[in-house]
Amino acid sequence: MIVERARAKLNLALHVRARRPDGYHELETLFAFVEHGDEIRVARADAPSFTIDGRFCKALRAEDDNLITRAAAAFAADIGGGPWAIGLGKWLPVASGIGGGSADAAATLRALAELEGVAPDDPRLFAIAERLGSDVPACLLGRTALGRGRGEVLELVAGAPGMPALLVNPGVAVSTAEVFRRWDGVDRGPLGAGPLLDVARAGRNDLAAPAIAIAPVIGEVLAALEGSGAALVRMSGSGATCFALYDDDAAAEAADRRVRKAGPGWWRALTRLTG
Ligand SMILES: C[C@@](CO)(OP(=O)(O)O)[C@H](O)COP(=O)(O)OP(=O)(O)OC[C@H]1O[C@@H](n2ccc(N)nc2=O)[C@H](O)[C@@H]1O
Ligand SMILES: Nc1ncnc2c1ncn2[C@@H]1O[C@H](COP(=O)(O)OP(=O)(O)O)[C@@H](O)[C@H]1O
Repeated sequence: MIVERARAKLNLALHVRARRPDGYHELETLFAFVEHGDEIRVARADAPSFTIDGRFCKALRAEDDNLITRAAAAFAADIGGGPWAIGLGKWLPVASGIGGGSADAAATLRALAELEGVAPDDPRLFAIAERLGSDVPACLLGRTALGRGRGEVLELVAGAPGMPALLVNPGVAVSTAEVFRRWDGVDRGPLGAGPLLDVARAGRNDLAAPAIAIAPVIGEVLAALEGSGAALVRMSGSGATCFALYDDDAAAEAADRRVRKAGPGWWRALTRLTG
């Protein structure tokens, strides 16, 4: 049995530059990852199976088209192997801007590569990831990186490993496609250059305004985090999850207590950035 962590993805900044003829948008984004995530378990089996458990499993049981089973089918077709028994521990909220499905698909590809003796940097894995979704290549790489294109053109940058991070989701699922559809079409310029946190602080998330128009509670989450002494507060991706980064554990723990009071029903995860 191979067990692989599907780490949550954050967009420390997300600049939308233009609409593309293919229906996607040209992005400049800073991808970072945290220790907390879903769990993927794979093992050889006589027949294929897929099981889901964990706090957010119910949101997916109804979904027959899971990014995990699509990743496994693509691996079998392009590389070979199987059948496999695959299990998902679903601990990240679904459709929430932190790459839950994308991270699961990427972790499935990594786990199957290890099980089947395929090198983790085999280019066929990235080719499959690109077909599965815009964020899957970044999640497969799993390192702090600048993303361009749809999000699949990646350039490694120095991260801030160990930095405390508080993730908060108010319990509303937001459609990525709908948020992009509502983007106002205004190119507010590129990301700056320099150290990660400086670039992130000087940056923005251009999807925040359209996401807040769809789910105003996102604004309440941001307000609760903004008063918490954070080094950076922002919505991640197309939302609804927001995050705050802290210079020390005491500030992060105090913020967690403050947010618990502001939104007793909100999902929270106190974790750390990885490299
Ligand atoms: C917004 C971001 C930021 O990292 O993340 P999430 O909010 O999903 O976490 C990503 O760009 C989401 O990537 P991903 O979730 O893989 O999107 P996909 O499945 O490829 O596309 C879902 C839909 O989002 C829109 N989309 C996605 C990416 C992009 N660069 N432009 C777009 O317009 C398209 O309408 C597309 O049909
Ligand atoms: N294993 C999975 N975990 C989460 N979402 C999944 C999964 N498989 C398919 N999906 C679908 O993919 C979308 C979320 O994928 P993702 O790109 O990770 O978005 P987000 O970053 O908003 O979670 C949702 O529409 C969800 O229904």
